Amino acid sequence: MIRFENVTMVYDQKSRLGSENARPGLDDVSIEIDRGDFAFLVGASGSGKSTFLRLILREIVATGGSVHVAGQNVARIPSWRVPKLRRGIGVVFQDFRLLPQKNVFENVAFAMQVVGESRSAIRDHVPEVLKLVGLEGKEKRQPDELSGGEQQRVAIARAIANKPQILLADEPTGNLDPATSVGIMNVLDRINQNGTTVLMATHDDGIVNSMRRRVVELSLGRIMRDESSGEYTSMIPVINQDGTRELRQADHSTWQKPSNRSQAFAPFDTEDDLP
Ligand SMILES: Nc1ncnc2c1ncn2[C@@H]1O[C@H](COP(=O)(O)OP(=O)(O)OP(=O)(O)O)[C@@H](O)[C@H]1O
Repeated sequence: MIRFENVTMVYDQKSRLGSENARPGLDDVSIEIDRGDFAFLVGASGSGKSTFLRLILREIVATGGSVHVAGQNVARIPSWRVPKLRRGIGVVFQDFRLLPQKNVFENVAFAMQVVGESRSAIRDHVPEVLKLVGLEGKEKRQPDELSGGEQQRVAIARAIANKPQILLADEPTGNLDPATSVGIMNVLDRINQNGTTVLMATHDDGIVNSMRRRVVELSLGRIMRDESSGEYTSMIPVINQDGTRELRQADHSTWQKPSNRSQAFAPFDTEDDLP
């Protein structure tokens, strides 16, 4: 469904080699996310998560390699057909981005209106989508009459109103408390079970660890880890003395202090911090 082949994204190609801006946002990334997958994209701030999502939406075009979405090389899609690509991809953000003057029903209906759906299709489908996200009975509320979790449910309903094959979620629980976040994850899980491929960028370790889904970890624009049923941090990145990097299982019962040939750089700073 989503395939990256040796994808590199250098934002400022003119900046001189070695300068901060010359570091690619993504660096030679190859990965495939299958139809129906649910995958978390994790990594420190600046590791490339948003760059990854923006490439899928063709908000930016890779400076190297190729990005394929539903079998299409997105760089080859003519600009007049990019809206069609995006119609097949729902997007949810941390800050909800609802239309404040429109009520819950209208916010979701609007997504269908802009792609030319008929009034009757909207009248039939919007209540179904609101039911799926758990917002029955709240159709007439304005966004400022909803809790944060409810606003995010509206945003999810809007994102899936046109039945996209892919749902991208960029820190969807970032503004929500843990209990509310669990409700949002249940909604995303339900959507995934209905066949939608879900890719979610997050810093929320509690959520990642409780879901036990695929975890793709980025560091400095590279894939450091790809586990089919992972945790937020089950591996410790280690730099060997010769400069090579490797990941070691963070099994605290068997974890050994790094040998004198290598040195752990995260998450433990000193020997005193070792488990
Ligand atoms: N528009 C841009 N122009 C120049 N550099 C950019 C731009 N967007 C991102 N970058 C750089 O690309 C790298 C990856 O950034 P990106 O926003 O993808 O990281 P992220 O993992 O999403 O971070 P966060 O968790 O803070 O959202 C960073 O070094 C960032 O400074």
